[in-house]
Amino acid sequence: MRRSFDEEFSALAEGMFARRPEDFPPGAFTFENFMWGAAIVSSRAYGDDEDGSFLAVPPLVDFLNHQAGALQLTRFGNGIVAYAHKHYDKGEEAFINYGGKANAQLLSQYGFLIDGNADEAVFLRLGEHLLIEEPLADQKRGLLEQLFGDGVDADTAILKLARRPREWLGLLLPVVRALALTAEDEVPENAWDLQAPQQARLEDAKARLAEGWPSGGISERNSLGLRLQISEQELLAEALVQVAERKEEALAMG
Ligand SMILES: C[S@@+](CC[C@H](N)C(=O)[O-])C[C@H]1O[C@@H](n2cnc3c(N)ncnc32)[C@H](O)[C@@H]1O
Repeated sequence: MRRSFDEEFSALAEGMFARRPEDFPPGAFTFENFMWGAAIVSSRAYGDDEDGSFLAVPPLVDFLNHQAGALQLTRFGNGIVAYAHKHYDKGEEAFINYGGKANAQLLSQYGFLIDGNADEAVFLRLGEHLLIEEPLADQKRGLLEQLFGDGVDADTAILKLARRPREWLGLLLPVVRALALTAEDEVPENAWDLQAPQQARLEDAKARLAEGWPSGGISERNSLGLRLQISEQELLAEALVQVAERKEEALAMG
């Protein structure tokens, strides 16, 4: 982050500031002041999408602190509305929600952390934590690009692993399976087919349970294990369907 601020400031200083010193006096347009401005924008500005388009620092609304469970700001036309998620007594501090951010994001953007943050997550970077290696590197890259969609570059993509497995299981498993491919005949035509073995395992667990305890040969402990496996597989299957639907929607929207 610091490096990107350094680079941005150098580009401005060598370009715009150097060309127009009468508009950008060197005494005011220092790196220190630039960093102050960047911190103000990062911690107080509100944008209406992930890219931070149409950023604004809305007066008064920027006094509101973050609390999990409060509501995020809503944009209506040219205005910004902060809705209360509960009744506030006179004098009580009102909160908004800065969005489901992990502690690393909260720390770098706002300078604070939340103990036991329900939105805590780790980020796995392709090319750093997960490597696309031979054999079949080109096929793996193609499958990953299909899984990530939206023109994401497979060599630099980032996977977010949040506390709620539903948010990532459906994508992480096929990605890891794609990276683990070793033989040409294992390469599926469609990357989403890499989820299929889960369905087979679910059917297998159900069949074994149907034959088993208490009448058949498996113990109560094994039966419990199978039940857990089934609910886990069902949860996963549900997550996979949701991810596939989202991908299809994104594709349909071009
Ligand atoms: C948009 S401003 C909120 C108003 C700010 N507290 C003020 O005094 O002007 C965001 C900043 O408030 C602080 N902040 C907001 N929510 C917080 C929280 N839950 N715990 C600690 N600091 C928080 C952080 O310093 C953050 O960068």
